[in-house]
Amino acid sequence: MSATYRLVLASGSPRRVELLQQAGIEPDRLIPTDIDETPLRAEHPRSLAKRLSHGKAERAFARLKKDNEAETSFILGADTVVSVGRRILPKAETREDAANCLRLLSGRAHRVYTGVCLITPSGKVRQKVVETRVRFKRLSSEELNLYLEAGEWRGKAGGYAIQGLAGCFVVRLAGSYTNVVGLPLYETLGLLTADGYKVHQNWLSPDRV
Ligand SMILES: Cc1cn([C@H]2C[C@H](O)[C@@H](COP(=O)(O)OP(=O)(O)OP(=O)(O)O)O2)c(=O)[nH]c1=O
Repeated sequence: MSATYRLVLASGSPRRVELLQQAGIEPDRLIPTDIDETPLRAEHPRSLAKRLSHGKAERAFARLKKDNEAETSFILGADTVVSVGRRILPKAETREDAANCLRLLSGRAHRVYTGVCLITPSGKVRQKVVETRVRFKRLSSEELNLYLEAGEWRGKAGGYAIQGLAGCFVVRLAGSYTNVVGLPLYETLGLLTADGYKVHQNWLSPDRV
């Protein structure tokens, strides 16, 4: 079935592309979106991740409709939100943002939610929000300053990237690791498979890992 269907990722995130590639899936098209990611008043982080992943997929769907490609595409949108309690941490754009996030995360547990939204070729919307709990060690001021200097926090929810140096801060993780990086593979493949996309078609290609 999926031979005639395309997979469109409503994202500009290289991490999400790499995660799909890790699962043997090469997106046919990337449509980065620029939706407003500001949380609503008192919005729960889980609801925010759900709303934004839907918004990203919808935006890409509208674009594909214009190009007459919506009926041949599976569209995936995702959004990752980091929270401490109900407090939603920003996507760090400045060193100060990142410093504030990391001071909050130091020595504590936090939650990472990724919302995944799939729009099928027939226009059905399927959604999931996956939660991972992560505990960081207490960060010394030297560690914090070096991490900030290294710059890996830029554009990352909560001001860190677990797939990089911040992997050294993780004392405990409960749940999906790929969810923290930006796309929970088990659940995403579950959504795709349930709707008939053949996710395993490239697993035997000779140049894997
Ligand atoms: C917590 C964490 C987040 N991140 C990244 C994943 C996301 O790219 C980013 C969260 O921002 P998002 O708004 O989810 O995604 P994005 O703006 O980067 O990409 P797009 O909207 O185009 O899909 O933070 C990591 O790479 N590693 C981590 O450990």
